[in-house]
Amino acid sequence: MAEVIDGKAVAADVIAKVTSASGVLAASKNVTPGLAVIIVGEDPASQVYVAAKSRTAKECGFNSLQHTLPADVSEAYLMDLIEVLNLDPAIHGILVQLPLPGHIDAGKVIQAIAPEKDVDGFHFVNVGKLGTGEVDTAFVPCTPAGSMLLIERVHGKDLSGLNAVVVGRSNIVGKPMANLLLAANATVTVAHSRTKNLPELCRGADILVAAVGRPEMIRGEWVKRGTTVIDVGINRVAAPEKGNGKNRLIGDVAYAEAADHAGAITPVPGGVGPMTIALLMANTLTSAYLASSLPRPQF
Ligand SMILES: NC(=O)C1=CN([C@@H]2O[C@H](COP(=O)(O)OP(=O)(O)OC[C@H]3O[C@@H](n4cnc5c(N)ncnc54)[C@H](OP(=O)(O)O)[C@@H]3O)[C@@H](O)[C@H]2O)C=CC1
Ligand SMILES: Nc1nc(=O)c2c([nH]1)NC[C@@H]1CN(c3ccc(C(=O)N[C@@H](CCC(=O)O)C(=O)O)cc3)C=[N+]21
Repeated sequence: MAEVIDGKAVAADVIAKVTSASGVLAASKNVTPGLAVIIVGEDPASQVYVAAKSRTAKECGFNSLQHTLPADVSEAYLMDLIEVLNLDPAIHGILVQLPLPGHIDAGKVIQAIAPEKDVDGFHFVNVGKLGTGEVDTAFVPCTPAGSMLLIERVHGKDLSGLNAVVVGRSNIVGKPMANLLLAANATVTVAHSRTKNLPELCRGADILVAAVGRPEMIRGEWVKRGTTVIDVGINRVAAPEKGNGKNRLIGDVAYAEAADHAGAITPVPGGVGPMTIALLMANTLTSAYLASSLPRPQF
């Protein structure tokens, strides 16, 4: 049976380090990290994440500001708000919760965020730095960065000689994940909806990252013995056994089957999800350190 990678515990370690470094910043520079989260509309799942982000930010000793805008807010209003936050020295991190409603150009909004406050790591400047291997000066997207810390717990920082397969090629998970694995010397394959023979491809992986958004798509037989499985998927499915109208979260990996084969595996919930929030705090702290002319903290 696989070792279960406890994302909640690793996230708690990161949050403890962030909290202590945030105390140092307050004592030495009288600066409190400020995180602004913008949420448009009332999607219940987004509300849960955003609430968790605010709660954790407060736990870290940050100022957490939430801007909740109506679903029909104009793109121009959102752009103006970002400009105000870009210019506000008390704000070190700006996060616009995705997805945005269809009438708003999400790409345009993301590129309006000042790169040095782009704690999601979605701005072209940060994407470009990651893509060219300038990982040490970039903001790296929180979910892949958190997944890397979990992989590091199993394999260490150097993945030389290991085959990594990433299933999914989105800009927020799959592509940055592939770049981070490559930067750590893994041999990386990125699979997607047009990939042929996906089960066979996955069986070649020493590290298998699933970021697809399809509940339990990756089966036990796709997992070689001893593989490290990182399940990024968060799928809300009906759970009538818990009562009428109740939901539960499942990943993109058929957990019980895969755990039979894997060497180590992340659960859902309690795996990558908590790491995403922890790395958002780490990125916000980093931004506040850099704004205060202090060296970048390491996690
Ligand atoms: N734990 C966390 O903190 C986070 C979790 N998530 C979760 O991760 C998952 C992925 O998110 P995200 O990257 O945003 O999703 P996207 O929908 O943007 O991307 C999904 C990717 O999966 C690929 N794909 C879809 N169907 C198949 C298939 N049958 N076979 C192979 N590949 C397929 C798509 O391929 P193609 O490009 O060809 O269409 C695409 O590249 C979701 O469950 C999401 O909820 C996301 C962010 C954070
Ligand atoms: N600009 C932007 N940045 C994001 O980082 C971003 C986003 N938009 N939009 C949505 C996705 C999704 N996401 C998650 C964060 C935490 C959990 C998380 O904490 N999950 C818990 C469970 C939470 C629950 O019970 O619902 C867990 O897996 O254990 C999940 C998913 C961040 N995202």
